[in-house]
Amino acid sequence: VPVVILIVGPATWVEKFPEARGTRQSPVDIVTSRASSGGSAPPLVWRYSVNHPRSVVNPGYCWRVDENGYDSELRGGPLGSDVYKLQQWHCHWGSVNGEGSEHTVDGRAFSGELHLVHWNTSKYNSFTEAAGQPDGLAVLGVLLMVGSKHDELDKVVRLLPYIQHKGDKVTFSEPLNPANLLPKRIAYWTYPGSLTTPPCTESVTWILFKEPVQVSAEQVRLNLCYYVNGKNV
Ligand SMILES: NS(=O)(=O)c1ccc(NC(=O)NCCO)cc1
Ligand SMILES: [Zn+2]
Repeated sequence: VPVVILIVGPATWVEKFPEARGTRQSPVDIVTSRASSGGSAPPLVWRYSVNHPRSVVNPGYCWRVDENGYDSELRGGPLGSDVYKLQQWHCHWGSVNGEGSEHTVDGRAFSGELHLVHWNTSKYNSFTEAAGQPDGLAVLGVLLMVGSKHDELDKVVRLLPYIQHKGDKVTFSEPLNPANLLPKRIAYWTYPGSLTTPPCTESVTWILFKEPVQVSAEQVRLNLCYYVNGKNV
């Protein structure tokens, strides 16, 4: 019986998205022994607005929270003198607990990974424009591990039952501070990379925090039952 191998994953992305063949593709495995210790980079500084309506969207993979253009700032660290603004944040989960993160650290995967996507407002006029530039985007990556319940993240997780199908969107105005999604210790690895999904554009300065953040097993399960490997189930 002829075996038909349907390749729909990253291996086929290069056909449609030539960027995926590039030299600064993400995600990567962080080999901690090869990371150079932080030079004299200035501190990374962020400020987010808390009391504004946000919408949780089901884009067909994972879930995404749109900041709807409200004000925010990310600057310093590897970002030079440019100021970046939070556009959206989203989560990547795996189908098997402990294998959901995109980045790995010394070959180890985590249960999930949160991405806070910012764009360079000092140089560009829109997210879409910035998304095509080598210094256009900065993404804060937060590794998620199973542990205690994450109260801030729960403000989104509890809404997932209402966006079970691709394109579903629910708006909420409960105050939420994206800064509360970040770990206590803000040590990070940084490298020039790309979007981790098509079009895989090489426009991302990655800033991956070293300290994982804990989410409860129930929160992972809720995410998994809605997004197994990015597919709603
Ligand atoms: N996972 S990731 O690298 O943070 C990422 C962020 C945004 C996108 N795409 C995106 O925002 N597209 C909207 C229009 O450009 C894809 C991947
Ligand atoms: Zn992502």
